[in-house]
Amino acid sequence: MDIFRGLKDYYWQNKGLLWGSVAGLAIATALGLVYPLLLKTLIDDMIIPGRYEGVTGLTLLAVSVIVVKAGFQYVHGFWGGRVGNRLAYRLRNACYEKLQQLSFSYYDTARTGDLMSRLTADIEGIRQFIGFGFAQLLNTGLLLVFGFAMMFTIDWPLTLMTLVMIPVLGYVAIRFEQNIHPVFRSIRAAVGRLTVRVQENIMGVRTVKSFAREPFEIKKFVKENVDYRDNHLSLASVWAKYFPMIEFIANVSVAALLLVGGWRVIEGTLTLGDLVALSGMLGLIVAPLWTLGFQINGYTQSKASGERLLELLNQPVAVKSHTKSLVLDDDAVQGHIRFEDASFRYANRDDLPSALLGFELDAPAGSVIGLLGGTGSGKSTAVGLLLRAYDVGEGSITLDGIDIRHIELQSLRKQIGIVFQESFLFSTSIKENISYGKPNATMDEIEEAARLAQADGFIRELPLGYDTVVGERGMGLSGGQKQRIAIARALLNKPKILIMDDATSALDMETEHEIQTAVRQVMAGRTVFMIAHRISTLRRADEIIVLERGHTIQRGTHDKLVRQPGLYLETYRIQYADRPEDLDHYEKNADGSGERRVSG
Ligand SMILES: Nc1ncnc2c1ncn2[C@@H]1O[C@H](COP(=O)(O)OP(=O)(O)OP(=O)(O)O)[C@@H](O)[C@H]1O
Repeated sequence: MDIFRGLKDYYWQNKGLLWGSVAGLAIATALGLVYPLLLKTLIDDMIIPGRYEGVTGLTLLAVSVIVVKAGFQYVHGFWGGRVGNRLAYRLRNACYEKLQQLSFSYYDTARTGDLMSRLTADIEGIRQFIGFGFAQLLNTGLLLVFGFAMMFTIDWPLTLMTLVMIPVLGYVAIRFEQNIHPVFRSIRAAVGRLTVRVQENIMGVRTVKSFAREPFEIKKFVKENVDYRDNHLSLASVWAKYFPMIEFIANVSVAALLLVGGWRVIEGTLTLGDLVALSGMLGLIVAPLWTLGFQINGYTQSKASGERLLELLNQPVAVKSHTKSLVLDDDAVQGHIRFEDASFRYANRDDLPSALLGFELDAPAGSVIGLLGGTGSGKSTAVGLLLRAYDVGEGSITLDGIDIRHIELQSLRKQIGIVFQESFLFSTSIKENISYGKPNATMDEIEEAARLAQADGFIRELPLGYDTVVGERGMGLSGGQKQRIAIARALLNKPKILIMDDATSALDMETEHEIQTAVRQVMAGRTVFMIAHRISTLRRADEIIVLERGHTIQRGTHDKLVRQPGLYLETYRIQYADRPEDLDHYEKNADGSGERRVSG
């Protein structure tokens, strides 16, 4: 019940409709119990004494009962449907909002397919139960009370005899619930895993095909599918065991009633009408008891689903704004960044040493900071900390002297433009992709940003230009084209701080050089963090920091670093030592003849 209490906020505001729907069903069921009484009157008061004049009135009464009953059934269906759908709507919104709030760390381990199944199948389970299943379960309880009360008024000894079976039925139903709940829990988890497989396979289809790993992927899928099938087989076994048992017990009481009741009619201590009414009522009570299995089924399914939804909804948010966080005045922000002895270790990687250790940096507004280092050396971690993707473990980071943990998260991130290593584009038009961070941007602003990112040219060559839909639903773009759109997206806002995390790696040097010139122009007086593996990208930075396994091993300008032994000089030698003139080549002459990696 804790689970439904946990979800109360999502359905309790419609409690009127909920109880209305329950009452509608209860009244409809109670009216159903009138039929056996009408039958009793027909037999005992009309057929046996031969007084047929009341039959028409009785028939009219039966028809009226049918009409009123249908009306109440409609109330139950209509209101129940409303409660269920409103609940599902609210839950979907709440889950989606929660997904927006959750920090980067949550997504480090979350699986897309699993989350998708929570937002679809699990919500559907809850919708069905709260909308209908709950009323039906309650109705079964009410039917037992009403039905047996009415039976008591007809003949209490016979009623008592049939009642003996009820505790047995209750016991079996509880055992059934206990057995079926874990099965449903593992079915829900198996659905999640199956969805993850399919989703990952579709996302990674190019990798799968290029490595010819289709058979392996099929094997992986089949494994999950076997698991899913086996779970369903266990479910079928539980059903197979309990359903006949429930039906048997329920029918034992009907048989006992017919035996003892029939004997008493022959004896003359019970009227035929009473026996017909009693067996009719017992039939009405037994029918929903038979479906008790289905109802418990719905209850346990939705309990398992509710557990998974609450797990998501109650997930703590690692990085969030505090109540007294400062909202920055956009115009007043300078962009002076300081890292003071900043260290960080990924929570999900206890096995690894800190990803960043004692990181120190003073980047005055207007400076360009370069970060160089081998893969996994901590470059992306450093800029991720600035974005508050994660909060520093030790030390601090300040923006214009204010600890960024005291700044409202949205307000901080608004100051930062970032181009990630992998450029993600939404499946919408190029125009909307570029203006993602500034939805009210004018077409002129969008085109200007695209020009600065060297993207305007190729966009215009596309059949629909800026209206071309890209991403999953649209055109495929090359890695370099995607990067340029991502750069345009970051530049459009003219952020106070720009982070380019290996953002030009897929571009040829000529295009990269042009983008760099544009970035310098747009970002004059603003702060730029440039992560790159190419010396040519970093050499004009005011300070270059060389990282190795989270430690800063060198720092200084290009001119200083090429004069001292170390990783920077080694990288420089590998890339340019035999042709140092190439470094200046693109500065002077952008028509390109040195190193060219034409992939954009
Ligand atoms: N989300 C994450 N969860 C756990 N560990 C992570 C995560 N991101 C990075 N790491 C680990 O932290 C360390 C630093 O990674 P980081 O991404 O900062 O390196 P990098 O210098 O940017 O590398 P690259 O040049 O390959 O992008 C690595 O050991 C990496 O495995």
